[in-house]
Amino acid sequence: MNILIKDPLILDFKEEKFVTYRAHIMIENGMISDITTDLPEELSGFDEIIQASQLVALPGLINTHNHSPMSLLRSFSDDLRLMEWLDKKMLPAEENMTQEDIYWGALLGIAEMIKSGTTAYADMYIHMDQIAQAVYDSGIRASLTRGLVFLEDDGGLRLKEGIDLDQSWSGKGDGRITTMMGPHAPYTCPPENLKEIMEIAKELGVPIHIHLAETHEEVEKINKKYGKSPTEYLAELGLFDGEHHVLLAHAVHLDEQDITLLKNMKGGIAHNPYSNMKLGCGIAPVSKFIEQGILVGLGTDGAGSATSLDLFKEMKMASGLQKLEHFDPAIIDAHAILQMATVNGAKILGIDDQVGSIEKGKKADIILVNVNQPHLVPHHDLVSLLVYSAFGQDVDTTIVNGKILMKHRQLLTIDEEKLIYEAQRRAKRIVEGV
Ligand SMILES: CSC[C@H]1O[C@@H](n2cnc3c(O)ncnc32)[C@H](O)[C@@H]1O
Ligand SMILES: [Zn+2]
Repeated sequence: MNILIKDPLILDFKEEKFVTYRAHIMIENGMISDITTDLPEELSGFDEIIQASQLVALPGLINTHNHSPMSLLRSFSDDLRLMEWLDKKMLPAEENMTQEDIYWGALLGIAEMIKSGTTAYADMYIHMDQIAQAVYDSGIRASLTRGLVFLEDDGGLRLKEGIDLDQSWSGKGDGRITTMMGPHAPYTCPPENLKEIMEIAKELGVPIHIHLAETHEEVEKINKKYGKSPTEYLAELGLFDGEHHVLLAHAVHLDEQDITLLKNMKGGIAHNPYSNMKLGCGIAPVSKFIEQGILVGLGTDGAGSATSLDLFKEMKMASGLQKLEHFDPAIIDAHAILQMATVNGAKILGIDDQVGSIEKGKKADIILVNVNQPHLVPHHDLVSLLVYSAFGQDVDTTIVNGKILMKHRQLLTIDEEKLIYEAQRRAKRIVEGV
């Protein structure tokens, strides 16, 4: 499919800053084939021409941490502490989910992400074949992880599922699907299991996706059990030696010494500001990470805690939390925040050779935002406008791998009416009795 995005204002990350310029974007076979101010005389070679002079084109946003089927648990259980919320509400509800529920829950999350400008995301959950199928069907890009909890012996079954996920799905969907290995968290993974997973991840050549230091309770628990912080626990196993590509979700409770341990890590941190606020977890030391050269991307976490999967919302929360924490509005600027939601996310997912910026030769993962609306006028500074004033609903068109997944706010690969019907009826059954 050949697409011409005609005359958008392009906002792209070049040489450590976002720059704005007007040009036409040409897409051929999934890739950006040219970015030019000279329109070819013959336009009949394009299957689709998007008139974009009133739109801003930017790299698709990248959600570095999600549990997509938890969209079925949105608004089911609020205002609880993380462990109570997880143990008494989320886990019992997850026990009630069938494989079909997982498919529809993932599709619900994916539909919301596409509609709010996310083109790639990282997912950690169970029944990953169903999620992979939803990713495949919808056209979104994803890095998929079977979450691994070792609180009881399952004879290696879950671990095998994690490996099988890679063997069955890596590279599928024209390369849109990649995988990671997913030890859930320090408090659910003893050292011997973590070591085995690290070896397997190395053999498979895939990153490791793990929750870290989300709550005070976790820090206390690990300290009591191992006499060290959760970060030290993982560091001593060699996770941050630069040999393993690692995606750390949350990283809220790290002191100066812990932060130093991450300095040589490969990969980065998925910062989930609204989930951390909503569950009362704390404020991640994001500006300190950045100061130390540690890569930070943005995630939502599942909609069960995040309430929505809108990365425009997360950009505002990430910015606001740092400004508040440091009593300093200059501690982090809009450029750094947009960088987190785009190019940093691509690096953390290990797909920055393909996506994360609008460049000739890269995969066409592009969103078009309608900035001609009262709340987005005037246009003094487009980066500020997108980070501080825009929301997911302002995304007009979403393109992934050169395929249009949403056009003028209409989903093209997902039947939205059927999705809402399925999600409503399944969600109701899942939470019954929990
Ligand atoms: C075993 S699959 C992943 C597992 O993680 C649970 N989960 C969802 N949100 C969080 C969170 O904020 N911290 C820790 N674990 C979380 C989810 O319910 C799945 O069971
Ligand atoms: Zn999570």
